[in-house]
Amino acid sequence: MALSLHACILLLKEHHLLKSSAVQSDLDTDMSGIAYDSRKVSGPTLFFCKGTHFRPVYLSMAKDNGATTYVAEKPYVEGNGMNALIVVNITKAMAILAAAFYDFPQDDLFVIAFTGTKGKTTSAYFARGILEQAHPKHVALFSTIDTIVGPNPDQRFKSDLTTPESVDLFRNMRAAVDNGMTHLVMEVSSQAYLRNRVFGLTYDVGFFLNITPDHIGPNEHPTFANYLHNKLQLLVNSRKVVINAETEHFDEVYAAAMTTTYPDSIYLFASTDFKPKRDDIRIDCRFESKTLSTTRSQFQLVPVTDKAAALNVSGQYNLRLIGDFNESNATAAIIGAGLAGVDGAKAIPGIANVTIPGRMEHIEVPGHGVVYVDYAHNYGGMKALLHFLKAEYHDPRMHVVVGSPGDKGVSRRPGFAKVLSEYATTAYLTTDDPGFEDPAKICAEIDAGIDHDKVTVHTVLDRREAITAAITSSGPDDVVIVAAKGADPYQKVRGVNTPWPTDMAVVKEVASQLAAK
Ligand SMILES: CC(=O)N[C@H]1[C@@H](OP(=O)(O)OP(=O)(O)OC[C@H]2O[C@@H](n3ccc(=O)[nH]c3=O)[C@H](O)[C@@H]2O)O[C@H](CO)[C@@H](O)[C@@H]1O[C@H](C)C(=O)N[C@@H](C)C(=O)N[C@H](CCC(=O)O)C(=O)O
Ligand SMILES: Nc1ncnc2c1ncn2[C@@H]1O[C@H](COP(=O)(O)OP(=O)(O)OP(=O)(O)O)[C@@H](O)[C@H]1O
Repeated sequence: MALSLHACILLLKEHHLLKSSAVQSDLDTDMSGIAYDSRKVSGPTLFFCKGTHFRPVYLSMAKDNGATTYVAEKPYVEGNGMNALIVVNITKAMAILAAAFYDFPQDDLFVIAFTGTKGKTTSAYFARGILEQAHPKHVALFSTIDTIVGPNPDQRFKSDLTTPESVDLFRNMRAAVDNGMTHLVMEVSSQAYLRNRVFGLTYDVGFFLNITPDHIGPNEHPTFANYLHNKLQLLVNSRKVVINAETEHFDEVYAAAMTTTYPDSIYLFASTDFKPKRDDIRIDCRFESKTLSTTRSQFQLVPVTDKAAALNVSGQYNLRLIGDFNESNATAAIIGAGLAGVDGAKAIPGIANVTIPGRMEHIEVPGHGVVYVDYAHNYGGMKALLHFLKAEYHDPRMHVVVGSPGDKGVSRRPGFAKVLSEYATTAYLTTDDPGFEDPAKICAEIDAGIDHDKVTVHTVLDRREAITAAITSSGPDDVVIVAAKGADPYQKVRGVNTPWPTDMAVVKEVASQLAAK
């Protein structure tokens, strides 16, 4: 891969991003590398000076490692002798140049993108499960958990971010294309739009699943309005759009889709008993729960409009991943697969066995009830989870082990307090990715909002001890919920990913200790 200095200048001008340039070399000079991290520069590279913690010394390091051109929002003396491209917006410039450097790999992929406060990962795994049934070993995945760029085990790795920085995103897309992938299912976070990681990218199908307040705080979105605004960007960057008609803020979501998408390319879905608040919209696809239990979920997908019927995805679907909310996630994924040309005959077996690490994993602990490990990590997700378990286990005593991360998502703390007060018998407040904050202080903030007349609260900072205490003191008909961390194999503490065996591994250890007694 390579990009010439001349091409960079033309692209930046075309997008009205170039403020000025200082050219030191021949315009036809090619750059064979692209990087925003000086530690990853090797040879003639296009280097981006970006980030809250960017330091000019990184540019010196990049230059020492061979970078020939830098892109920045202002000139740096450390870049003297290099070509300088000074731009209006560094992250937009990075996305535009990264797509060109990797030769627009999105043009060779059918790209399905999910946004929503909850259900992105789940819907993405469901969609990939179906597409893989139709196109085995040809479906890439960019999710919060895994990144899959090819069919071989070494082409699958853990993700750092839900949606990576543009340079990484387009590099992964290029790898996917070169590895023979024809489809890509990806999650798009609101941060991705806020930080222009997907600037200029158009999806074949874009999904809006739902929105509830989350990711609002100093390092994320300043306000809910900003969070919503960024999420809506996915709709105006998709050729076809699928919307959960039951989402909060439907009017704004639908209006965003209608701004740029022809109505025939907008699909709305909802459960059978949902009644839209307005007369001018028609639901295209309904789903009706048939069997919903703690072991299986079966639902019927019913196309209502002609355009939905044309997708050929009507039928009865089984899920291993339980939870009523997962029927909604599955419906989205099935419509997406239909829009990619896959019919129900492939979708039914494709989705049936999908499981996701850290989502609704559960085991029975004899004498101590059932223990769930789930990634529910804000008010909306936790409410959906506890509501489902309360109904399925007939109003059991529920003991919840939960913590809230440091440095981000501060709105989760009062959210947890509220949902625990609504559903929990006992809360074990504990450590979950405290970052640079004191976990005791985070727990105290959650505790402050809990109604102590309804919930018994224990603060047990050691997560292993918290899980052990919750399971040990739980009765045979109780439910223990170890929430919010899913299958994370680490605790983020002061900038270090400290190994953590995963919640389910600890639950199993405790279960075997109890069995041995
Ligand atoms: C707030 C945010 O999104 N920050 C991301 C962003 O940071 P940044 O641009 O400010 O960069 P920085 O960390 O200040 O570092 C400065 C720059 O110096 C460079 N550097 C650094 C050291 C060095 O020796 N040489 C060098 O060149 C770095 O590569 C970087 O480009 O770019 C970094 C990569 O360069 C990301 O790791 C970082 O994500 C942080 C860790 C993060 O936690 N982000 C979260 C909020 C996030 O994006 N989450 C969403 C999911 C939200 C949801 O669930 O909806 C996601 O998509 O994952
Ligand atoms: N449609 C939904 N509505 C409400 N809650 C949901 C829904 N789907 C999943 N959840 C809950 O949210 C948790 C996280 O689900 P998932 O990982 O699919 O969401 P996500 O959007 O990828 O989350 P994040 O962006 O925070 O990583 C699940 O473990 C479940 O408890």
